[in-house]
Amino acid sequence: MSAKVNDDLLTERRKCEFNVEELTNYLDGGAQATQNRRKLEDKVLSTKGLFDEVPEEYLSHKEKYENAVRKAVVYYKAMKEAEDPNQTEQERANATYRSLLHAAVFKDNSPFSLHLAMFIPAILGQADEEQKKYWMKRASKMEIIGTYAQTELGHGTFIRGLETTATYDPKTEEFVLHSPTLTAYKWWPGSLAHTANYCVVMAHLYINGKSCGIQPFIVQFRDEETHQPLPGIKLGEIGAKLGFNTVNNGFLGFDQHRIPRNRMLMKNAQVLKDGTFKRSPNSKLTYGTMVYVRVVIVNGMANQLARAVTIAVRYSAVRRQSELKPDAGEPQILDYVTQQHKLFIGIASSHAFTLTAKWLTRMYQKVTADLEKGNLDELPELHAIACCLKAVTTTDTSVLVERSRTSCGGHGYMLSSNLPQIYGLVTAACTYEGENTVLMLQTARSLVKALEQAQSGKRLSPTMSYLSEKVSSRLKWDNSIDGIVKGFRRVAYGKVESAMRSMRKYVRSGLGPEDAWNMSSVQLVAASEYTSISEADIRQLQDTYEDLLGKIRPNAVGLVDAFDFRDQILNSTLGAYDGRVYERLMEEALKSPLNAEPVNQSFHKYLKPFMQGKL
Ligand SMILES: CCCCCCCCCC/C=C\CCCCCCCC(=O)SCCNC(=O)CCNC(=O)[C@H](O)C(C)(C)COP(=O)(O)OP(=O)(O)OC[C@H]1O[C@@H](n2cnc3c(N)ncnc32)[C@H](O)[C@@H]1OP(=O)(O)O
Ligand SMILES: Cc1cc2nc3c(=O)[nH]c(=O)nc-3n(C[C@H](O)[C@H](O)[C@H](O)COP(=O)(O)OP(=O)(O)OC[C@H]3O[C@@H](n4cnc5c(N)ncnc54)[C@H](O)[C@@H]3O)c2cc1C
Repeated sequence: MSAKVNDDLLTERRKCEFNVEELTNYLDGGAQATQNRRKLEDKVLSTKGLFDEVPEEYLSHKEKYENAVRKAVVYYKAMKEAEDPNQTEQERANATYRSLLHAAVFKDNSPFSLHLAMFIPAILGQADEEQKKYWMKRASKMEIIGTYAQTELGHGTFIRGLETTATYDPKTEEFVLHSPTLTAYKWWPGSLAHTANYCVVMAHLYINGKSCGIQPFIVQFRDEETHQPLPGIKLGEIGAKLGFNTVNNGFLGFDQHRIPRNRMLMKNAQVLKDGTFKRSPNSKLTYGTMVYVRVVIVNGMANQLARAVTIAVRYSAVRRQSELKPDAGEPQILDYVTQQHKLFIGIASSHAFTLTAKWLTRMYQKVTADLEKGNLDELPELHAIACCLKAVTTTDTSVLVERSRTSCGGHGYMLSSNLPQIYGLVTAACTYEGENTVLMLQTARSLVKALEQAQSGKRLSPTMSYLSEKVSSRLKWDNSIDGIVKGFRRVAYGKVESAMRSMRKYVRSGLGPEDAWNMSSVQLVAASEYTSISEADIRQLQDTYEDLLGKIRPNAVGLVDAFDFRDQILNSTLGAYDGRVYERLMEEALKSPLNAEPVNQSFHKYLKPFMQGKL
């Protein structure tokens, strides 16, 4: 018999003014997609051995990893078996697009994450047809487990500064991989330490002493039978982190390690047997995997933010605290307008990121199709947009997840709420796949170029077209959506123009272009991410805003119910559908090993002699 649902949550669900299932269907891309997703989740989550006997937080660092590998093999097999052979690729993608299925199994991400998130995309994007056929067969069947090894101990952002070398030996038709310094060691790749046995390595190619730029190589680094590191390979784990502690991030050093010529992924650039180098049509095509993952991250942020606000809004409907009016009893904390302000922006942002992710994915698919036909025209715009949206969505999601945590008081600080772990996952995305400041400066580079083109009368790409609108600075905008958008476009224009004026001022003062750029870089980042509107209009919008909060209030629980996260995926004492918060907090507390006995052995060993002055 299912447990009794909290009365306040029942009331909230009765108050909801819209059809929750309809919104769920919309988010999934239709009723059939919702059914497919639920069917997949039912199948996979009914698999034995997927969940922890002891809560992960009470395991050692090593036990956490070993337990995660145990679950990863069960999970991956269950996912494979659950695949419906009659489904189209698109239906399958839709079913997983919104599902955070892996989050029900791994609070801190899977040791297989990089195999799916980067190793496979790197092969798909960087291998020639023959290589793709061979490696995809092995990788998709998990005969091998891979990762993506680009970052080094000494370099993450500046890819052109990577020190790992790949020197071509025409006599043996091999590449010799080498880490000339400690800082050249690959450092950070997920799964690298003890899980994977292959990786795509980004290394500096040299032929006859000449630099041929950074190229991708597929490298085996562990024996497939014994899992021992191969000769000339130094491997290890980089240590405990804020989160991602079951992703097995590692380090790898090469000592004159030889690989066959056909291990350089040769879709874009090629090395012939005699050492002839055939250059890529655009050297940045090598960076294509990063563009893909930045696109995927935007959707990942939408889902993680939705999960956090679901937990916080349901808890805020159950938690009663303080006194709003004398003798009126303790209100639900969701009735405080400050609580609504903290949480409703998170609901709206998750929907905004979902729609943005869909739009960006379509743009990525179009540009990738064009690249296949040799048309690189829209690659720069895709790069700029992917950088901006990855940076903005990860920054905003980190802020809003942390705000969801702090809006739940002390219970939000409990690991059993799962809000700290969700924060650990999303805040990592501000750094990986391109640190956010660095990516915003990439976008700024495109914005400055676009404004210069606009000022010389050239046509701009659709996403930059606001820079060519001669919008009057005396524009008055109203509270309509159109008015607000016009206002934002006007201010965004002003930010880019102001940054450019600043750079020109520095150049006139005698600084070189690079120093002028650096001196203006705070404004350049603001131009890429930040749009604010002038003081007078904030007051007008504020009234509208507070009025909107009141309109959302009766529907808040319905809005998060529509995300349709089952309890196992929320994995939270505060966010379960039935709202039995206090019983769950106690149930989880009693699982602490410290509660196995009333007096801990440290009393007799340390406390008692200490208090009796015998230590
Ligand atoms: C994903 C599928 C999921 C399936 C299932 C999921 C499974 C479970 C869940 C998974 C959960 C978690 C997964 C975790 C994933 C973690 C992955 C993390 C991996 C990494 O971090 S990999 C390493 C990432 N590193 C970076 O991003 C480095 C960032 N640095 C750069 O990109 C570059 O150095 C730079 C900052 C762009 C500067 O490069 P450079 O100095 O060479 O370039 P310039 O600034 O001089 O510009 C030159 C010119 O080139 C253009 N350009 C630069 N980059 C690109 C690009 N990528 N594409 C196209 N064009 C580019 C730039 O615009 C300039 O053009 P211009 O001269 O102005 O015309
Ligand atoms: C959880 C996690 C997982 C990861 N997984 C992988 C992986 O699987 N594979 C992989 O290859 N890498 C991985 N990384 C590494 C990640 O890609 C790098 O950390 C990231 O690219 C930043 O590089 P860095 O750490 O060397 O910082 P640096 O590049 O040293 O930058 C440090 C700081 O310097 C400033 N800075 C640097 N350059 C500029 C600039 N041009 N302009 C202005 N400011 C600048 C920024 O503030 C930046 O934060 C992972 C990282 C994390 C945190």
